[in-house]
Amino acid sequence: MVVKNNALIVGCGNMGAALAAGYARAHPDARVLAVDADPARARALLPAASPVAVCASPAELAGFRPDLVVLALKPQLLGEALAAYRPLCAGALVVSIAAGSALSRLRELLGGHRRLARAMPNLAVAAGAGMTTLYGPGLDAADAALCEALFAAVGDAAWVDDEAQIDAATAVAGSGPAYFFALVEQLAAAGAAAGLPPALAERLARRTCIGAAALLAADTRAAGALKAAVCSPRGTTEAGLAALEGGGLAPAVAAAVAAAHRRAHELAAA
Ligand SMILES: NC(=O)C1=CN([C@@H]2O[C@H](COP(=O)(O)OP(=O)(O)OC[C@H]3O[C@@H](n4cnc5c(N)ncnc54)[C@H](OP(=O)(O)O)[C@@H]3O)[C@@H](O)[C@H]2O)C=CC1
Ligand SMILES: O=C(O)[C@@H]1CCC=N1
Repeated sequence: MVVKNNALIVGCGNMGAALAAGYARAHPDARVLAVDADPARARALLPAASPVAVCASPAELAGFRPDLVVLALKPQLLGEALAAYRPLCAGALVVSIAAGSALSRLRELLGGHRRLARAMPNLAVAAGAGMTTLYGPGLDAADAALCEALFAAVGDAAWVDDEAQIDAATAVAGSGPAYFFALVEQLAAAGAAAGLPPALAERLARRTCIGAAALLAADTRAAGALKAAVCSPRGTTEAGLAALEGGGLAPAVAAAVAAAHRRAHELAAA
């Protein structure tokens, strides 16, 4: 028997489009459909040659029986939107990537559906370099494998067995790319302030961070050891790091993660 694992992506925005495209690439035999409030914008987010088809509402999906449903709507919309998807979810593994929304609430909104998992990926799935944390208590081996395959197609994935850790992972890895982009912005601005032409400062900041990320991917040493490898004794990097770390880097990062974590809890009630 050929297992096709047809998939439905609900909400084909930044995340839904990246997941739909990645899943379709990895499962060329599967039918992958997406529903989005704005199908034209959703199609524009998909790669030009992607086989993913986009509809405007679940009413257009009569007869489609997905094996996998990915909920990629804003958390605030789940309450009003999910009832319309109950029949489509009936025979499927349902995976929600919505920040904050607890499994118990999703189960209630889906009329007691049992085959449910939460996942917290990040925007790097769009470049095939995502990091996803998964939580799916009680999934059988086939459902766990399907869930993992969805995210392994667009990066790395790790399971947790405590749902609270999904909210912590949201604050670190889900939001994390934005913290990194903020650092690139600041490095570019500081470079311009130090006398570089702004376009060159931007290019230096961007390429330096891309290069540092490539080193993290290629070199198994801890980040601290890589940091030490850049520092010449009593050189420029030591001076720069002393100012960065003495100037509040650790408390700023801790505050960012704590604020995002708190917000995930607030979204649970949305
Ligand atoms: N962005 C990120 O980096 C990450 C996001 N997430 C989670 O992923 C989810 C989606 O986020 P993101 O992709 O950024 O959001 P987007 O707003 O880009 O995508 C959501 C899409 O769903 C559409 N939509 C709204 N209502 C419906 C409906 N009833 N049926 C079908 N589609 C609908 C929206 O249309 P419209 O805009 O017109 O309302 C929009 O195109 C969120 O729950 C978020 O918490 C998780 C990890 C990382
Ligand atoms: O900002 C958000 O709420 C979502 C979840 C993680 C990244 N983006």
